Amino acid sequence: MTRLAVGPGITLFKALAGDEVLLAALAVIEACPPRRMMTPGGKSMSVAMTNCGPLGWVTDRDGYRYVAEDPLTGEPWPAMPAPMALLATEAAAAAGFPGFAPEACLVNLYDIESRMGAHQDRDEQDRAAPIVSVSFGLAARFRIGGTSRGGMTRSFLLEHGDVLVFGGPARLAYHGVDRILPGRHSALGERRLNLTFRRVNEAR
Ligand SMILES: O=C(O)CCC(=O)C(=O)O
Ligand SMILES: [Fe+2]
Repeated sequence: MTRLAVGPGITLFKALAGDEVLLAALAVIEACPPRRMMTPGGKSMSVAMTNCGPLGWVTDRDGYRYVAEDPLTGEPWPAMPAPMALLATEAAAAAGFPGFAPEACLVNLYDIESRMGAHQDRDEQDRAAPIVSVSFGLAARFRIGGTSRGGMTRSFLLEHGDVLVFGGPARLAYHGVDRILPGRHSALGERRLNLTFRRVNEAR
């Protein structure tokens, strides 16, 4: 496993996540299928999303927020599988953020055409906790900049098994996915699966 310091508060662990986590994530998308949510402005997102854990991130005409129940079914989101939570906690600790206890895992399913525009993850109260992002399947060109829009950015590939942690000075860094690299993955086909683990409420 290679650990790369991408920038202040940004650490990339190459090929850290293994099959146990992938299988757990596949069970989550089976139980609660990803769907293309609507932005507050009324556009359909190109990434299909679902969640696991006590809270899940949603967007619709009423805005972005965390909710305990899937709006499609009224049921709680699937529980966060232990191997997923453990990986997130261990990666956060290895990146300098001990005690990370994720409350939400947003599951993003990309196809070849999907992208995610530059944004900040700012719907969480707890800004001391990092964001932990795990990628499987097709590679993505990921871009991350500073805490204001339009500054210098850097881009790199997120490949199968990669775990990216951003927090501290990078907690509110603008980031997004420029594009998915074409290909075919043995388990995911022409898709990319990304898991982002978040602490929503302040832990202490
Ligand atoms: O798919 C990715 O690598 C990034 C996902 C992301 O930024 C998000 O879900 O907020
Ligand atoms: Fe994000």
